[in-house]
Amino acid sequence: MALSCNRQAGATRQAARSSRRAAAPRPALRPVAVAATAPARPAASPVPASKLIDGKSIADTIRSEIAAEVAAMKQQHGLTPGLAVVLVGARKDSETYVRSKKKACAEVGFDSYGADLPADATEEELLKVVEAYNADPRIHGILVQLPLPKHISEKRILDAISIEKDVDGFHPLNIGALAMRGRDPLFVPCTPKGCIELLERMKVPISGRRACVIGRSNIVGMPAALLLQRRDATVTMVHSKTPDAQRICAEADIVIAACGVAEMVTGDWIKPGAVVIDVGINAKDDPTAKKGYRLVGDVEFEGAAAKASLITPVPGGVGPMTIAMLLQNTFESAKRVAEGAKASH
Ligand SMILES: Nc1nc2c(c(=O)[nH]1)N[C@@H](CN(C=O)c1ccc(C(=O)N[C@@H](CCC(=O)O)C(=O)O)cc1)CN2
Repeated sequence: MALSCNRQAGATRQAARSSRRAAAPRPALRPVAVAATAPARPAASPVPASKLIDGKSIADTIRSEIAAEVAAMKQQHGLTPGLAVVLVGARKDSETYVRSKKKACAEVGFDSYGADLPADATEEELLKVVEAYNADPRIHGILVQLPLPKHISEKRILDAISIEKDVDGFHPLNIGALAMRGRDPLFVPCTPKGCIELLERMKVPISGRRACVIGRSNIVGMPAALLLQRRDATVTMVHSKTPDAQRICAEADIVIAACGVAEMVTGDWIKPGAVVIDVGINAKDDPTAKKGYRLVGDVEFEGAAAKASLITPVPGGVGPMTIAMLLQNTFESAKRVAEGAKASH
């Protein structure tokens, strides 16, 4: 096992990062083999820029805001936020995400800590790492990259993360609080939180609107529905067993697509003027692309964009927000510690 700490004293490299992106190997996440006869997306998309929700640029703005707050926190409290990122195995997509998270930490001035365990690491070994990070006061957030190898119980590992450091927001106590009126979780899962942040920064009204969430996963669909409900939307969740999901979706003002099926949501699912947030990331064979594939979402982009008033692209929509929200959660955690320490003096 390799344990490490990357200290990035002071310097913020936020500005330099905007145009650079980690060279992403072919993602192993939900790959789909789509017939090579499918038309390639034209070089210049016909979708007007005014319809696009530019998640990359919104995420960059949030990262700059966090970098400024970190600098102030260091000055006022002498405290540097610390995030521990745990990777088990060598999935190419997970390695890329973990690298991006550590790089993002450095750019906003966090310290990042890492544990890289081999794919055959035992559940007990992973639990020991989590417990060590739970007890380490330099660490304000712990993230275990998912998915885990099949022989490890995800439930057992996520339950072991201290709720005060659960910056992924996956602990049942955090999810439970999210589901209850009159309670607030310490952390909200990053991808659905990013979806809501996109809607709010684009000034999309949520209260009183009809929303449809496609997919019911613990990490996206279910918390996204809860977050919309907390903002007084009328929310319907549809999933693989929902008869007539398309008709239900076509009544929605806001659609969050997180079903994990490439380009399943076509223009027919979208009400004219609806706002469409696409959480999917799928590799689609494309012989005209340099890498032989391109990324597509769970939404068929051109068809849905023709109906939508606003839509997120893939890539460059929800994806970058996931990491921005992780930084935000980690900063909030460190701030709680700083303010708690002040209050106890
Ligand atoms: N512990 C966690 N594991 C996983 C999470 C999570 O939130 N916590 N989410 C996903 C993966 N993920 C972060 O871990 C993630 C996915 C996608 C992106 C992103 O920026 N995507 C880019 C495209 C990237 C590319 O070119 O390949 C985009 O959409 O523009 C960031 C983070 C599963 N595991």
